[in-house]
Amino acid sequence: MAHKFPALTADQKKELSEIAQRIVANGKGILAADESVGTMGNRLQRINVENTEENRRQFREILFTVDNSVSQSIGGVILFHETLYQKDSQGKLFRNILKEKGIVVGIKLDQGTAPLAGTNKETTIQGLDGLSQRCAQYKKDGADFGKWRAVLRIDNQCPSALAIQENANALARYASICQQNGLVPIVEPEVIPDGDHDMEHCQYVTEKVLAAVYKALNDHHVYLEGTLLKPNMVTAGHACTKKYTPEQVAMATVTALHRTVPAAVPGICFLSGGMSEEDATLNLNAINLCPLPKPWKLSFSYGRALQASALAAWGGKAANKKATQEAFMKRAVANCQAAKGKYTSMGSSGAASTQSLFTANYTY
Ligand SMILES: O=P(O)(O)OC[C@@]1(O)O[C@H](CO)[C@@H](O)[C@@H]1O
Repeated sequence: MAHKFPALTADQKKELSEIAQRIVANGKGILAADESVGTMGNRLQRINVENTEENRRQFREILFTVDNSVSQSIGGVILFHETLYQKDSQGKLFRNILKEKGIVVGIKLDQGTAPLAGTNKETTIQGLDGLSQRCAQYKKDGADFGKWRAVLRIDNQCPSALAIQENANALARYASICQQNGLVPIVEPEVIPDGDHDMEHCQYVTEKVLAAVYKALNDHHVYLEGTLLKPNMVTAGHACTKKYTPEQVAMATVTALHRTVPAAVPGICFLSGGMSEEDATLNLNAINLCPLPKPWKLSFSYGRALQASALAAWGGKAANKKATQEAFMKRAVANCQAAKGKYTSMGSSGAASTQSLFTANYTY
């Protein structure tokens, strides 16, 4: 039965589904360079670089001015507000540099967590007030997709039914507002890896969270073909003593997705969640080789797992530009291969790529 009050016109739907498909075409994924000022401060602290606007700009200039061939691996880049309006040293807006490479520009839209009183330190996400106006402005300023990250944690009584419900509803409301303004919403319900739970428990929780998210998206009349999902992979908690192979992670992850994510969703771009660069690539490769039906593109939207060795190579020094770009390009190409199930590990490729990037209680 046709809906009496359609949320979107046929032209709006066409635009949204074309943007979503472009981002994940041919093994492409997303560079999540949308760290807030505080999160970027943590990254810079690890390499002893001061967290100034100019240092953040310089690192991002190096990433975005990498060789044009990066557009074979990276279909979209998520920016933080500050970065959307920053320029390279020649005075050219970053967003124009990316667009000229054929890369779709995205923007982080959520505004951080707020506590849910009466729960075991659970949170919801802020940023719905005024969101429509912000989306309209960002669309004018060149963004074609948005991102909203909700945080769910596994612990005693967590995630609670309230946290699951509240975050699913906020994600759906955000997604609806994005689509009304021509932005493809990246829907990110992250079950964070803090804790000592096993992989099976993570799978159970991930299924409950995703089922609630897709019910809410349907309730809010969100056009699934014009969305992308950014979930966690199903892994054991960081403090779990039992270890799992990439094939086990892949089977648990694809099983959870297969049970909960409609086939209309064009792409699922995983977050890296503190995995080492190499683990994030190996797991993505195994996911694409998993012998279960996979009706969606299975790709990446990595922050830490695309930038850790680049940051280490940079060290805050302009003279290290070439090495930084090489390190970034290496991970971009590796993850693109993994998104096609064609990655073969080169063995040890520098300490930074195998180092865990996990930070306890990581929120922003
Ligand atoms: O887990 P990762 O791959 O490092 O980052 C995933 C992510 O959603 O979380 C960060 C914090 O919001 C963002 O910068 C990024 O987009």
